[in-house]
Amino acid sequence: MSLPDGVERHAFGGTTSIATRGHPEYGERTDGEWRRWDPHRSKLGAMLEIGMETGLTADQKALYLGAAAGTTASHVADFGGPTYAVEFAPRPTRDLLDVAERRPNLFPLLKDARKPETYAHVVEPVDVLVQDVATRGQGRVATLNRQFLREDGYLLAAIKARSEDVTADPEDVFDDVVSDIGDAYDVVATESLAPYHDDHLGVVARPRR
Ligand SMILES: C[S@@+](CC[C@H](N)C(=O)[O-])C[C@H]1O[C@@H](n2cnc3c(N)ncnc32)[C@H](O)[C@@H]1O
Repeated sequence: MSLPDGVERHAFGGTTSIATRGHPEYGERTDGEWRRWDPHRSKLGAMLEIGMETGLTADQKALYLGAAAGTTASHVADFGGPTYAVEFAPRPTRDLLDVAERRPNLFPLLKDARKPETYAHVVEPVDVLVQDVATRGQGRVATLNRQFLREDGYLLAAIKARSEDVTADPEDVFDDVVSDIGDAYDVVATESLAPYHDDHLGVVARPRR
């Protein structure tokens, strides 16, 4: 597995895990300046932990969709460059503001990821688009936000089957969502995020030229 500079495997007591350096935010284990990037709490962490090639780099600009209280966005900002974090629910955004207070490169946006026109004036072209919105229409959210991604960038999406249809077979849901993503991207890898997250699919895709 190739990890970006600033993300390392680190021992926390009996557990070896990926980790970044920064202020702890969600009760994760720490060792000196290192904080565990808990793959059980973070789908992007799970994608890294299971060895998906993400294209993440230390100098990247990132747009993060579905930031919630900033659990994963905090790690992305720990090792990366400017990180725009979109979240539409006010309650988690309040916590996200505290996380951003400690990270000058993390920019919270209280916005709806289905309405990219409402933040297009703020967000510069990015190298990586991370998506974890857990809402219906996850493929469409990815295609709507393709406009922010540089030609050589990466989409890293965590697809939650139950957010599309609680009764459908997750594999059928994944096929549909990946097909929707394929409208604007070339999908290069998909992996189940089990055992860290049941019924979630990790997707790596490149914008279609
Ligand atoms: C599974 S949680 C994200 C967890 C987060 N990515 C992390 O790892 O820390 C999904 C989040 O997406 C947000 N969300 C869902 N639909 C959204 C939308 N259309 N625009 C912005 N945020 C959305 C939800 O409010 C929720 O906070």
